[in-house]
Amino acid sequence: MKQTPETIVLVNFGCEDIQKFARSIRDRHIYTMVMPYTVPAERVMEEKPVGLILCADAGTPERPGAREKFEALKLPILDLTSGTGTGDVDAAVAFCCQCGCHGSWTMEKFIDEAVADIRRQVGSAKVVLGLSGGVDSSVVAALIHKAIGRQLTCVFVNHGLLRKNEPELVQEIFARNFDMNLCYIDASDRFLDKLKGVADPEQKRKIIGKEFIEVFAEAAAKVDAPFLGQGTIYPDILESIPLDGNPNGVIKSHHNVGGLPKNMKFKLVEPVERLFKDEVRQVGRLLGLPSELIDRHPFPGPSLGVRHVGPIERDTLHMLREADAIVTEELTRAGWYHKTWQTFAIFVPVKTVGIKNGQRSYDYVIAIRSINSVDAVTAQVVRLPWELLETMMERIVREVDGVNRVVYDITAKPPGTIEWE
Ligand SMILES: Nc1ncnc2c1ncn2[C@@H]1O[C@H](COP(=O)(O)OP(=O)(O)OP(=O)(O)O)[C@@H](O)[C@H]1O
Repeated sequence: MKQTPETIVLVNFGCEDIQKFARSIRDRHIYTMVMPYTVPAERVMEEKPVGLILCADAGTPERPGAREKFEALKLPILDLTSGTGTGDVDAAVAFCCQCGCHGSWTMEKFIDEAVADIRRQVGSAKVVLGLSGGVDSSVVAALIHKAIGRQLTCVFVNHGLLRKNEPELVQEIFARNFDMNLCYIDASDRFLDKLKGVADPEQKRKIIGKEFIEVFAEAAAKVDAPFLGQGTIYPDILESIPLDGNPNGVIKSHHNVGGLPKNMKFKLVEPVERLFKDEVRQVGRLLGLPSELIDRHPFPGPSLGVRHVGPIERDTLHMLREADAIVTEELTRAGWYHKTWQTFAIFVPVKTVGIKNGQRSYDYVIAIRSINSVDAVTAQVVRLPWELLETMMERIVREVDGVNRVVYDITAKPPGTIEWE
């Protein structure tokens, strides 16, 4: 059983910012969970809460009969259903203190408890984990490693769509910081051969996903582990529960993060499933993961595959990888990396006429996209300094063979999406 500190359950009667609200209370070291108003009372009590906060935005329609079951629990209740605003955090914290919360929820304590839980769950068995080099799986790797050391094997698959120097970077960071079994599989040829000539974005994603499962399953079979580590985080779970949907789904149902098929018969180890993203980052920092891994921009699973429009060829993929590296390098040099949510290059399979080295050229286009967002649901275009964009453009056309034109994507989300595919 998970050991958690005093828990406050936020019951969602229709509050759009409930995750943010829960997060703000957690910032005061009080552990909160979010459940929809449809949750069965027994499910609430499983978490042994010391108090309930009922949340709703102003103007949310009444849910007749919905609150009685919470009142019947005889727990202290703070009613914010006439409108839960971020300004209510202080009131909520005062209420939590009255309920006996000591403000003892810290990431240090979380780590101690998670380590104990993993040891209890896994015993002397082996665990296999897909390591992508992204924040979530890296932090989970560090956490499981702290708990069970060499019983953990991480499998890092190079699908040929990784960023420049990524395979070296990930392996080097893990070798430097942890005495870990890390199995690196270079399957790039396998992926790129299958992707040859495929232009349809959905088809590309499917091929990458299917191939990933096969490569991962082959590697995992060699380890002979009954447990699979996954980087599921709390928003993954919360977002999979519709407010008026099946209440039994609370906590227990969530998407199969890596898209690994159920028939793989693994038992799951998901030590950060109750943490928000920035808490996951804090845990990573405390476990010694460097900022170059922890504070990275979000990166899609199919990686450069969804930033290369049209059929992926090795030479055009190389152009994208080089251009992407230049964009990141210049962004970092100018001090803008941490001021944007995501900034990246896209390969556009259109040839235009230009002049390169005094000669007529007929080469491809690279687009640059830079956006800010709080939740990836909507996004605003970042007005990067013109000089910075010019530096990126000059380097790309000079250093990347096959590219003679750079454009800046000024489309917000909506109507655009963050990625092009
Ligand atoms: N190249 C890879 N090699 C091994 N495992 C991978 C790879 N890419 C993805 N995975 C696994 O699949 C999971 C889901 O991938 P996805 O790209 O959706 O990342 P995520 O949930 O944002 O997590 P992360 O931050 O770790 O990338 C990852 O957490 C990881 O366990």
